[in-house]
Amino acid sequence: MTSNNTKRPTNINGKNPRPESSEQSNSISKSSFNYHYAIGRGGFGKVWKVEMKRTKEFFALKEMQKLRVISKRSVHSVMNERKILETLKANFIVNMHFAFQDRENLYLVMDLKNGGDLRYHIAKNKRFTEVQTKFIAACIVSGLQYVHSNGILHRDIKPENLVFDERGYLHITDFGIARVWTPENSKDTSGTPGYMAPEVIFRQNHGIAADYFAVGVILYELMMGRRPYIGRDRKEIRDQMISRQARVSEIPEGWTMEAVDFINKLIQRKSSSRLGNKGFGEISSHPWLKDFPWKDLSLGALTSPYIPRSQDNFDPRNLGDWKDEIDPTIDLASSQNLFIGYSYDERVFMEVSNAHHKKSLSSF
Ligand SMILES: Nc1ncnc2c1ncn2[C@@H]1O[C@H](COP(=O)(O)OP(=O)(O)OP(=O)(O)O)[C@@H](O)[C@H]1O
Repeated sequence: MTSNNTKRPTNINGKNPRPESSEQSNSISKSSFNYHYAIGRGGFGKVWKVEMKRTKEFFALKEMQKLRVISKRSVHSVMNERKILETLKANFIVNMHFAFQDRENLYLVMDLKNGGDLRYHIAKNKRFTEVQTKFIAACIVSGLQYVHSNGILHRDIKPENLVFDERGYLHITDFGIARVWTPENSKDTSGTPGYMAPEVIFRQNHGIAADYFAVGVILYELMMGRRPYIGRDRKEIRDQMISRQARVSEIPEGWTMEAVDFINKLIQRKSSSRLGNKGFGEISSHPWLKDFPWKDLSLGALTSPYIPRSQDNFDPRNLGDWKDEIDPTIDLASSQNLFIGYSYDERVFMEVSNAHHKKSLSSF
């Protein structure tokens, strides 16, 4: 590990979240890494487990094909993710270490979370116990508290974007449609049907309560084995939302009324009466979570009641390739200037990471 005495931030596993200073240069490229195997599949490319040759540290490398990014009109979204990740640094989110590009691809080098995403674990287990669900909820809301306290809305909280580390702590990833929150700019309808809050679906102004709605849907799913509003597409889900307020009506064995109340309050259709609308304080003082050991959680001192098995980071979904066609009219050579600014900048990263990490720890 590092040989100088400068104090660097550590993550909940006590590891340095950045690679060695000897690697600090603009020369980071694909050849700086040994590729192991694909651990995830995104809309523009795969996410790989890689090892930095020089330091032997493991990372997750998110590879995004430029042609695919342009084809899906997502240049803004990938630049946005890179920019936002550069400003965030905390325990319960997946931190970015480097960003670089070559002619064909954009790359994000991120913390490696080895335990698989929550979607994979829901498919495997169908339902979770209340104790497991409470720990999962605490990790997600801790991550969200940090993200929101930096003025950012995630806007795509869903099981695919929550990844376990090997100790069973959950981390938020995929900031592709995250936004700096302002009352005016929050009218677009980005998100994933099923997890999108009604105010997002109906193109109304939205704030942090939209992220907490998604948390409610996830907790409902962990408890009941299905989502509160189910439909084949956005329209069907929207129609259901118009016709009824979903609630947990039957309580599975071993669950408490406090848990049911917590979930019911998160999935409130009306954002002004939704739990979390006034911030994290409302969440942490609800009877279900009021005695939760937040400090120990932030220090990584708790044993998670759900620990992924070592093979859980191998998901056969990652083997397949994309079925959609890339627009053949796109000329990559003349599009290259779309990606100006997508490069690794050590100075910016250092300043941001230190300031933000200190802030995140002191807020727990
Ligand atoms: N840091 C990480 N460690 C481990 N696995 C990860 C990490 N980041 C992403 N993954 C895995 O890769 C998958 C795809 O990553 P991500 O959601 O960031 O891609 P995306 O292109 O933004 O996806 P989408 O098409 O859903 O927008 C995730 O669902 C998760 O399984």
